[in-house]
Amino acid sequence: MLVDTVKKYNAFPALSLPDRKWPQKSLSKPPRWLSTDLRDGNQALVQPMDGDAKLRYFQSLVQLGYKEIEVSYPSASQTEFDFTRRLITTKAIPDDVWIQVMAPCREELIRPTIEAARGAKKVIVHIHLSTSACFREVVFNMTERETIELAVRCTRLIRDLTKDSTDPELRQTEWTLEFTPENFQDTSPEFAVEICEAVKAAWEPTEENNIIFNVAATVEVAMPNVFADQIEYFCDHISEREKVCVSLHNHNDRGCAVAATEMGQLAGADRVEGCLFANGERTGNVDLVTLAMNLYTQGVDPGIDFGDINQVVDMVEELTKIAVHARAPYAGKYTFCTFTGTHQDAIRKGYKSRARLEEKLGVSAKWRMPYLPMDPADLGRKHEAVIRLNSQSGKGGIGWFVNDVFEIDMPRDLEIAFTRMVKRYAEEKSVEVTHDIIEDLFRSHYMLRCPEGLQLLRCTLRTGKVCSAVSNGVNGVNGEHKHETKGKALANKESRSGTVRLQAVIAIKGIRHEISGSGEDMFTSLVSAVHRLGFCFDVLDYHTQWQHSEGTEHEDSAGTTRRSASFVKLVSGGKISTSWGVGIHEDSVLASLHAILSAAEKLETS
Ligand SMILES: CC(=O)SCCNC(=O)CCNC(=O)[C@H](O)C(C)(C)COP(=O)(O)OP(=O)(O)OC[C@H]1O[C@@H](n2cnc3c(N)ncnc32)[C@H](O)[C@@H]1OP(=O)(O)O
Ligand SMILES: CC(C)C(=O)C(=O)O
Repeated sequence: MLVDTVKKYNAFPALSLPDRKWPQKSLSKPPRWLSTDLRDGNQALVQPMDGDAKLRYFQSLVQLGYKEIEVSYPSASQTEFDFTRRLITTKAIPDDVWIQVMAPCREELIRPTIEAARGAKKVIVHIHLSTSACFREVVFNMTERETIELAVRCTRLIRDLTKDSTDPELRQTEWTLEFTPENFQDTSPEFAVEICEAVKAAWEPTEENNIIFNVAATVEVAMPNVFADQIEYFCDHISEREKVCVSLHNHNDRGCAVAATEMGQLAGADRVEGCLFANGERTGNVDLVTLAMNLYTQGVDPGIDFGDINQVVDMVEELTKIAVHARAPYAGKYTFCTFTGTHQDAIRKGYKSRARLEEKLGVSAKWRMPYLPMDPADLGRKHEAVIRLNSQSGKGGIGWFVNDVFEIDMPRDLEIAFTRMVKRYAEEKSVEVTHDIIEDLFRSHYMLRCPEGLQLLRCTLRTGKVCSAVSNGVNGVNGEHKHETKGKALANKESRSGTVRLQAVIAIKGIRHEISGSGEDMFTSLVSAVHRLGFCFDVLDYHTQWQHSEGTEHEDSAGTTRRSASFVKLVSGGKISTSWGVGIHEDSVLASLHAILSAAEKLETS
């Protein structure tokens, strides 16, 4: 690279516009959109699309809500011409959709372009001509005067062939003209206005049917604020503004196409041309998805529906053979996804706080979420795509996965211990940690190796004076058993009312054990019973939770499943090692028993 870059490159001469108004404005409505995927996007592909592919793409664009679609450059190839005819003859164009066909300012190419559009209901004929000094001098060797004359000649020709035609079929079409002074950004603003005035006078637009001036950044050569000044200048100086639609067509050479297009709209432009996911020449056209979603997330309906963004990505990738970047705004595979611990923690807290707020309000709340500028669900993105785990993750994300798999919220201490283990695993194996891995690690470290091997055949719980034995009538526990199943609530109540005595018959791997114990609640009575089985430990921590999930097999009268989750932290008799145990069961006694035995088993083998 050069050190003295000024020897090769000049700074772009900015326009002096001291009274500019656009910085004070904001966007409160969508522009008129034109998709040029089937023209600018298509002409930039290694293998341009065939007729069938273009038809599928066209139908998707219509479905998304586009009302103006540049369908072809009919003079470019037979495929382009035939595709345009096919759309018209098969009546594939909805009545409210304008098709746009494009040609250079060459008479022999304009004629077939209009022939291709014959019979369509609404057609925009788009001609382009280079107006920038560089292009005029290097490519065309034409003066400004000669350039204006050519543009006017072509406009008159199009007028003769379309709205002034004597051919009754051609007269039935509603025709509009679009003229692109190319590259507008690099054209003197005075000359851009002058040539557009000449074209407008030749076409004679009306307030009902505007002429479109497509003031393109064919090649992006300056900052977005410079572009906005140019657009404001053009909008202020073009006459009969009410008969003119100012259209933007930004390429992304400096990576600023979205910003330039948004600022261009602030500066007065009415219409935007671009492609889905920024396909197009060189660095691409402006990305229509980003522009639409940028409006959406400011509370402005873009009029285009990206509610199933994955399907749009699949369609575009298949037909263009270009992958949408994994970090593309709104649409990338990783766009809403975080691997990072602190981000995951914030997002998890965000979702919890949102759920609490919505429960309180009884209606959907405004979106306010750390790290997620919009709700991925609005794009049809599932929450699973939000959090992914690797060695950079933390307890927020790992707790989220455990909740996905087991529908439990781990106590903080357990979450910290499990997170350490998962991170070590991810680092040692150099892998992404999937839901399956989380399930395996969690089960093998905290749950009974063979939970089906433990059965509660009978169980009676008695409190001091009152017998509180009640059957919960839940399937899945063999044998007759009578016991209260209100978890912590019962435990608290019982601890106030005196000693709880537990008598039960359990089977471990088919071998019957009669156990009994007493304590201040169900849990402590169970602990004392397990001690009598020969296990030696102390309880350091104990938590219990009820899960409710709808529509599964073990339903209560309200149609929801109730399962109890018990978390127990034990320390070995010699106070050497500790271990967590977790039990999840429809029966709260069994859940606690699973947790205690699982932790005790781990202590014995550690
Ligand atoms: C910025 C943009 O993307 S504009 C859209 C451009 N799209 C395309 O070019 C895709 C389709 N194009 C094609 O298929 C071909 O280029 C065609 C059919 C248009 C023309 O093909 P050819 O006649 O072989 O010409 P070629 O492709 O070399 O184009 C260059 C010629 O067109 C002229 N030309 C280029 N742009 C224009 C224009 N806007 N108006 C008039 N003439 C033009 C050039 O000056 C050159 O003329 P010359 O041969 O007298 O020197
Ligand atoms: C609108 C046309 C001329 C175009 O593709 C461009 O300027 O990039």
